[in-house]
Amino acid sequence: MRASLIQIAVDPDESVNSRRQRAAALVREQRGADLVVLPELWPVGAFAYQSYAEEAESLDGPTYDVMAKAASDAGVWLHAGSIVEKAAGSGSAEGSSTLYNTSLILSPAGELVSTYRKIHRFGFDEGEAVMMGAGDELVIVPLPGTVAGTGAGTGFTLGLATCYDLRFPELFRGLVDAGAQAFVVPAGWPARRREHWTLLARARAVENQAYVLACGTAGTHAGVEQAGHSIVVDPWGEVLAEAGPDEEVLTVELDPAKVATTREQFPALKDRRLGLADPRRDC
Ligand SMILES: O=C(O)CCC(=O)C(=O)O
Repeated sequence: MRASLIQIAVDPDESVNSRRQRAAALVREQRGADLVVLPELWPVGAFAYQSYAEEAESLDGPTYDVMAKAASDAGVWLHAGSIVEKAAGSGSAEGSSTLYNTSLILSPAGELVSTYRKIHRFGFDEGEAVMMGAGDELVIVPLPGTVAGTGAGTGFTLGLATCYDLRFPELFRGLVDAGAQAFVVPAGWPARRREHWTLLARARAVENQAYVLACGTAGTHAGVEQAGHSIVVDPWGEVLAEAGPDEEVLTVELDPAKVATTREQFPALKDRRLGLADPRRDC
């Protein structure tokens, strides 16, 4: 199974619409891949808080529109990264829970098959943490060819998370319990904490014996230099591919059987002591 991660640059000198067109062209170039991934909030910029309200869109808004065509032209499953979602039927006041950081998953026919609202909002007392609502649903997406629970077959069950979520291992355990074999983590991770990004991506892979496909942005927006360094880690914790700091497309071959093999040969997940500390209780 081939996956391409598009580490697009998000800079203030490019308009949101122009970036959408450029991202679509990059998706179209990935024909032949099974799965293509874009990063977190790439249309507006994860740290461009002042533009969130203006660029907020509905699930069938301009980003979906452009990405649906690109996915169907390329014939790929597309994790289109995340958008600032303006939830239908709600008001637009800043500070209310009407905006969400929402990932869009599209089929090769361009249909929106799944969405994920980021559960852990970043920013402490500002930005996303106060301007957006928090998601409260774990989301998995079985790709075609997945054989549930076995790891056999030619596809994966994806578990979805976004950026800051990477710091919360209980979310990933919950996704594993729901059947995830590969985590897809779009991000807008800052360069100054790049070591955490790499370390946490590998940790989530090792502890859950799952692939991690973590796709960040390049560039600098709202004064925050982005880390880039998108990374793909296998279920044993080996780094299969890692990008540099600039715009880049990372393409890797993944073996769905490796999840099952790793879990069988080193069955640590079976040794959990859930009665003592059940990570599924709270995430
Ligand atoms: O946890 C971090 O260091 C970065 C998180 C972040 O930038 C985000 O979630 O947007």
